Amino acid sequence: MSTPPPDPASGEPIIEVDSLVRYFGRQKVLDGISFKVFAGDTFVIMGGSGCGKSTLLRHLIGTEKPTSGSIKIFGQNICSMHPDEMHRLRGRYGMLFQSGALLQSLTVAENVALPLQEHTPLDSGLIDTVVKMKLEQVGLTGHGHKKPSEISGGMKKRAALARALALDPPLVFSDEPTAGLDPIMTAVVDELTQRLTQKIGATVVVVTHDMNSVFRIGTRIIMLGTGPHQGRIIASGTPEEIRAHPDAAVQQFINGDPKGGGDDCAGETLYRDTLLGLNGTGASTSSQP
Ligand SMILES: Nc1ncnc2c1ncn2[C@@H]1O[C@H](COP(=O)(O)OP(=O)(O)OP(=O)(O)O)[C@@H](O)[C@H]1O
Repeated sequence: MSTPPPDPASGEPIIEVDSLVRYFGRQKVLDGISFKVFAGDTFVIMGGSGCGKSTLLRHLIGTEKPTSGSIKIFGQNICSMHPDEMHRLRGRYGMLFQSGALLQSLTVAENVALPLQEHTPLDSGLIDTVVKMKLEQVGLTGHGHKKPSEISGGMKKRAALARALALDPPLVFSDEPTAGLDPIMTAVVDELTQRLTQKIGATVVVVTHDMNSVFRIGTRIIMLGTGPHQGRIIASGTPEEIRAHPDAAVQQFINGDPKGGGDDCAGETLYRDTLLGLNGTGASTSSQP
């Protein structure tokens, strides 16, 4: 069900990474990484534990600086950017991170309202309206008044998604968006992310080691190596190219999941469609497995 990747010839890259190297002390964690992400891509960064995925993502969002190499986002080199300029640029990112996604002291609705308060001149009435709309899109109507501690893991991920997409950002970064979720909720969050980012025409960069997610959502994929290939791209291409990749390490990684493929059974499909509001019952169902 993967979407055809955008045609790279159709425009300038949204992200351009060139010869990126990062040392932590004497450890070379990223070793000459180069790639381009084009508008409309869902660009997946995958690889084994410790290969440098999260480190690479932190460089892309500008919270860490490389030892050498360059990163251009929307044509601007973020490695030499002034912090104020970087802050402005971040207003154009949606960020969906596995840890600390929601502020525990705020309600779900207040969390979703945060980027709107920070980056728009909207008054509180309009913000409330946008927040309601965003919560409805992720199937959380009626849950806005709850604290994050009062909702399930899957609902938290959906609330974080609503917050990441509150400003309809053209670029979304996502670190392990489905970590800790069961396969059904993983499919729900993947599909919601796909549906909502496609609706606003966003380009997505996602770090994941969930193989079902990789092939469900990815339009282009890179895999980082470990051991002697630490922090280097050992495979890159479309989902089809990655599936057929001749490197044994790539095949071992993509086939290593003992749970196997991601086909839905009828019950799972029904449950997922209810959450997605695709079965005509609206998107407000919130029951969790
Ligand atoms: N701030 C840091 N200081 C020192 N070493 C670091 C730092 N951040 C990451 N590392 C090291 O860099 C390597 C890559 O870490 P990173 O978290 O990027 O890997 P990952 O691929 O995201 O792993 P996982 O899938 O387990 O989350 C690891 O050896 C880690 O210990």
